[in-house]
Amino acid sequence: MTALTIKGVCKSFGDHPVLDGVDLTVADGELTAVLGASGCGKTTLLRLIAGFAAPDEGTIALGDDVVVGDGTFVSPQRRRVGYVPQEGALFPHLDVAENIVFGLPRSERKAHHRVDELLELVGLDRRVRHRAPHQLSGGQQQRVALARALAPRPTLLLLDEPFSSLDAALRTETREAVVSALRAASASALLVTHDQGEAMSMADRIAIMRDGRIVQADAPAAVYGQPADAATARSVGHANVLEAQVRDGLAHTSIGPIPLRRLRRDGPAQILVRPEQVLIVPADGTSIQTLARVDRVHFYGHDSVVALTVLATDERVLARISGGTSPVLGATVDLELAGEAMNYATEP
Ligand SMILES: Nc1ncnc2c1ncn2[C@@H]1O[C@H](COP(=O)(O)OP(=O)(O)OP(=O)(O)O)[C@@H](O)[C@H]1O
Repeated sequence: MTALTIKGVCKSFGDHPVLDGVDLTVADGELTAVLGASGCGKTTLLRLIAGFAAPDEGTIALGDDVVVGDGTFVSPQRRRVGYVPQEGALFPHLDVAENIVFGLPRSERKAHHRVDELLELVGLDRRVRHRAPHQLSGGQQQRVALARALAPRPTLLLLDEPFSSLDAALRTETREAVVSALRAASASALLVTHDQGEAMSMADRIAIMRDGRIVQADAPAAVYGQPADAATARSVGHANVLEAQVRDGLAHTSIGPIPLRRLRRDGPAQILVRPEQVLIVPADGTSIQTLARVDRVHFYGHDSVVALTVLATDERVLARISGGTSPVLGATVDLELAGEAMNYATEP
């Protein structure tokens, strides 16, 4: 069963098309992340699903029920969709428990065990139940917002960049709490974000949104390893797109040959090599070498990304190295390629 099915959804504001034929499904019990640059239409898509606006074309179904399209428009209150916005979602004059039960039918609002159950689900101590929102940290507030959205057991939960206002440490902790809560509740959810790390680490599936369309929807590892095109490759991590000549199943690049993941006819191509596939080896002068100059080292603690220039061609490449040892700036090193590359038609 699918929790959400979107087909051919278009939406323009004046003569500015924002969504241009969006197709997307969310499977039952799965978390799908829509990843796209700021302004690409992610919030607009969520608003259409929630029923806060209507598409110009296309259909949206929740479970088996078409909620918009084919002459139907189901009002937001009747869609059984939960919404967790960026921040400031809680009612400031209500305490935590009152916020959580807000969306429940009046007869269920007195059910204290449901509040305790939801607090536990989102990893909050039940002693916070009588606190006001301003007495909670940003991460705790977002967990309460999630508990409130889950309370009526929605068919689908919509999460609109819910961690963007949190600092780095709190963001990681809150993401983990949200993923566990969604799993424990077997909830189906759609998260929109422009943060590739967030999408990769949290989601069962990632849908890449660009130019008003979903260009690829796949498991995070598939989007990272086999992106549909070079732009998608760049949207989910550092990417080297190298010019190559394809011959006998190998791509011959300025750093040497590398096997291709999907074979194409011989000739010019652009290939994708991730920085962790570019190996830096000492330039010892004993074998065939690809000499490169170390231009910059971006230190991330657990690893570093090294920016290099291939001396023979001036091509710029990135290499990822683990641990604390970094090559010296300006040093000449030798490069090798490991694994397999994706290849694309040469862009004009
Ligand atoms: N009600 C509206 N009227 C006119 N233009 C709008 C309206 N809502 C959104 N837009 C425009 O549609 C485009 C997409 O906006 P949207 O908020 O959906 O993008 P987004 O991907 O969610 O961006 P962000 O990540 O910055 O929140 C933007 O150019 C925006 O200015």
